[in-house]
Amino acid sequence: MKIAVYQMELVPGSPEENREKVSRWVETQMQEDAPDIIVLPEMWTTSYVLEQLDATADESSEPTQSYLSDLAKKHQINIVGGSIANKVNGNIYNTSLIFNRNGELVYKYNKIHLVPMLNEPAYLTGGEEKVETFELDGVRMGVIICYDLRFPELARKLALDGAQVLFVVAEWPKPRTNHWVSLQIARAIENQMYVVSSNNVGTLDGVEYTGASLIVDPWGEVVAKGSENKEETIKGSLNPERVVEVRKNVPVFASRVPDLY
Ligand SMILES: O=C(O)CCC(=O)C(=O)O
Repeated sequence: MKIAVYQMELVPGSPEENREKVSRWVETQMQEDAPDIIVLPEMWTTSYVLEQLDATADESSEPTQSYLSDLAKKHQINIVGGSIANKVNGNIYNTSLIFNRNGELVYKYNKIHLVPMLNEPAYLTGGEEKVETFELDGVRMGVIICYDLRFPELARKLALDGAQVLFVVAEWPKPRTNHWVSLQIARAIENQMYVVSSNNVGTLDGVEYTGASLIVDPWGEVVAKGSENKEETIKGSLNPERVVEVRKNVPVFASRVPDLY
């Protein structure tokens, strides 16, 4: 299962330009070594221009939901569609959309944990639904968004529900790069699953975003890592049998005693 992660430099406040960028990037990927799954970063249509979100957010995920669905169908690829600002009944959610090769929306997730350091609760509404897994090409997976990475309970719940791959879509700032990298490796090791992340690059309102998008295997080895300052594509492949092998060698899930904690 081949993965291509778009470590994207976003055009702030311009969904149309960002959708065009993604279309061009996907065309290039298909001409090279066509991936099975592509991954986009958090809030990739608008970036973090929170004061403008009322004007730039999608309404009930449109038009980006239709755009990504058409893109998946056209290229017959699975899409982990990062996340978008998504207005529903006047509330703006940070919503991740996942599509299979037929362009069907297989999962929609609203970011649960809003970031106090970025004053997100003043502009966004946190998700109210439980996280769930989804399936792409017969493999069970999960997705979380940025700050969610700091809450190990989410990844553990998804692993217990059968996820073998965890996607983390993010706009993670540079000053906390060591947390970004270490937490992903920890999630991979403790849950014995692949962790695949897409983070953006570039600077907005004085905040530099760190890139360093990762593919970490279930043993905690970093198999691919983006640079910390430029737009690029991170590629790797996932082998679900590796998850089974690691879980057999170190049987963490069989050793749990959840009644005691
Ligand atoms: O947790 C962090 O340090 C960064 C979180 C963040 O930037 C986000 O969730 O958008």
